[in-house]
Amino acid sequence: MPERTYDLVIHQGSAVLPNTVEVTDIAIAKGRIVALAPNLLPYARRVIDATGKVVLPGMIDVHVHLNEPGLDWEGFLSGSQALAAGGCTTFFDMPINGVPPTISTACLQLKCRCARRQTYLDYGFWGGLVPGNLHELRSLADCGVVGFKAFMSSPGGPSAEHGFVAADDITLYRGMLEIAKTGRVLALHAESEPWVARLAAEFVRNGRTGPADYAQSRPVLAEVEAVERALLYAEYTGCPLHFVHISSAAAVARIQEAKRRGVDVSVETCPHYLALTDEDMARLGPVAKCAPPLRNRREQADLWEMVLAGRIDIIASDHSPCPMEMKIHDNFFEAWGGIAGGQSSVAVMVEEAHLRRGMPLHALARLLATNPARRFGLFPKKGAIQCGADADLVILDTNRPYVLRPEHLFQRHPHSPYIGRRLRVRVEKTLVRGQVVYDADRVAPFPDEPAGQWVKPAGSVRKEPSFAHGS
Ligand SMILES: NC(=O)NC(NC(N)=O)C(=O)[O-]
Ligand SMILES: [Zn+2]
Ligand SMILES: [Zn+2]
Repeated sequence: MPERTYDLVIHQGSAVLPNTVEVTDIAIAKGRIVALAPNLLPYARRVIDATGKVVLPGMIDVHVHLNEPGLDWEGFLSGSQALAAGGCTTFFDMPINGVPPTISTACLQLKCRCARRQTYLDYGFWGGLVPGNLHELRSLADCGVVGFKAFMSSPGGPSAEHGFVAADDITLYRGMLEIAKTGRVLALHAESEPWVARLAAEFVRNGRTGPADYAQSRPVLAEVEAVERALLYAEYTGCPLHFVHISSAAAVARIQEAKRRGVDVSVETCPHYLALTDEDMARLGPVAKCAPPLRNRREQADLWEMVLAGRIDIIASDHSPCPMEMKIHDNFFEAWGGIAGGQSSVAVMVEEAHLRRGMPLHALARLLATNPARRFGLFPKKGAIQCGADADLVILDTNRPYVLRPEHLFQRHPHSPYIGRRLRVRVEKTLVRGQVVYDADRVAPFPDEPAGQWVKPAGSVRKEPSFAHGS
């Protein structure tokens, strides 16, 4: 064996590098990428042949709800298996829907105990900002939460009785002042509570409880109003902001203007706003219910323009699962609001953005991996295929079309709005720090022992040019 040897070589895949796609060998040693060059096979202890396949940096999904401890709605084991099978290599678990929610260091400790040795992927945790927990924020930051999450509209769900309710304006403002001191980011569910609560109450009172009524009860205006209010507070407090699951181009435009004013803000949207519309929600029913709701074709086209123009920073799944029965309601307002599509983000986005709309793969990789890593302090350790980075990779086969079926899903409750969808992008293998954590072609697709690690932001989140001054 020559003196220079690699633990593993991913051979001859189309590797999606930071600014280009190149057919090359990827050499891995001790969990990290150590060489990108042709003809590295002679130095390999093990080889994965990726000829004809695409090799992306693994998705860093910054927005998932695995709902542990306390609920059987998902869990770290099934949730991380589903995300691994979907080409994700790191995820951030949201503070809401678990019982108790992550609004104190004691709750964070419980969360960590659940995740340890149960999680196939690397993971981070969001802390929560809620009325009455401002005194917890500093210690949560010191414990290594990636940032904080607050709702401007009522989140509902089981966490409400454990303190996770919407942040009123004063809580939001004072919370931003505290969070600004920690150097972390505040992520916001931006919908105006006065608007959505009043319209929902009116529609339900008038017996208007179908999918279209639900969509009309959460108009784009409710999102834009909340975004503008939060941006105003961010300008006053200097708190870095991240808007989660933005559904409208109008909101993106406001965020873009704020970036140009120097506000440190990033914006996320989800595959479901780009691949599905309100017509799909009417056809599929509550399995496609989320908040903000799926929008109409015009709104979706405008949002795509924002994505393709580089105005969106991050794509995240907002995987928000629940037992099947919570998605079966005649009254749309009573069904659980959350789409459980975490296993389909990479396949849907490569299909829709790259194969259908021609978005370069390296630009898409920025949305799925590089920008999340940069925004939350994991770059350059994670987020790109480059020497020195963790070998967090996903190998895609784009030549074996299939129709997604429930039996393909590894999440605990196999409902998803993508079931029945024809896809050309299949996740073949997912690697975390050079270890195969998912292999589609093996009878047992996951290794015996989950070995995911808790990842914490390196210091505080720096103000990245691409987030602060418009990109
Ligand atoms: N409690 C939730 O999981 N809510 C989530 N559900 C959605 N988006 O429909 C969210 O992110 O707001
Ligand atoms: Zn939300
Ligand atoms: Zn969410």
